[in-house]
Amino acid sequence: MDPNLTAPADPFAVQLRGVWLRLGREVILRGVDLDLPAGSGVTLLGENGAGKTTLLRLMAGALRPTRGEGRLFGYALNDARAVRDQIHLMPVDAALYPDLSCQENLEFALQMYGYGPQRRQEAGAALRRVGLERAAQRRVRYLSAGMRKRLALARASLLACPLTLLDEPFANLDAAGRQLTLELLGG
Ligand SMILES: Nc1ncnc2c1ncn2[C@@H]1O[C@H](COP(=O)(O)OP(=O)(O)OP(=O)(O)O)[C@@H](O)[C@H]1O
Repeated sequence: MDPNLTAPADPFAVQLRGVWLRLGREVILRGVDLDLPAGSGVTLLGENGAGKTTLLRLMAGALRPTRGEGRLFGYALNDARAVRDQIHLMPVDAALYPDLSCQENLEFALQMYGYGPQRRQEAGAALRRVGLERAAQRRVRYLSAGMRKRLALARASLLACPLTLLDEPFANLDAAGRQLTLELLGG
């Protein structure tokens, strides 16, 4: 382990050192160094195909660096349990279950993060916050793209993980939805 990386429980949400990533024949990330202080909000900008989604997936533990190393709140990035406990990644397609209702999607997410039935009652309030109370029992497959994004935001705010990664958080949202995103996730 690189001694320049600080010890567990340090104030950095993410630290990357010399991270390279190859996917197939293509090298997508070339020597990325990154320090993201805990509690900060950071926007990643870059042209199409630059590697933003890939970098988010790497930080969420879904991809392993080909070379280099990273830490998440001081834990090694390849510590699957730490990553699971600390991170929520909202991917660009929202990753919802189409045959579950809005309410069921939120309850299931809470269950997956180990919350008991008491916490699950908060799903209704979260749906109200994003304007989906009337669609609570509707299956996700019948929602519009913007409604899906709102549901994914409700899930992210409900889980309130130490690190929330949002891929294209404003896509498909109207002006009120974009404002809501900033309010819910502290942008
Ligand atoms: N599973 C994969 N296998 C091979 N190459 C991939 C894979 N996923 C992404 N890539 C390639 O990695 C590069 C970066 O893709 P990525 O989705 O990270 O870009 P991005 O910055 O998020 O782009 P956009 O702004 O268009 O969403 C692209 O050249 C893409 O073709």
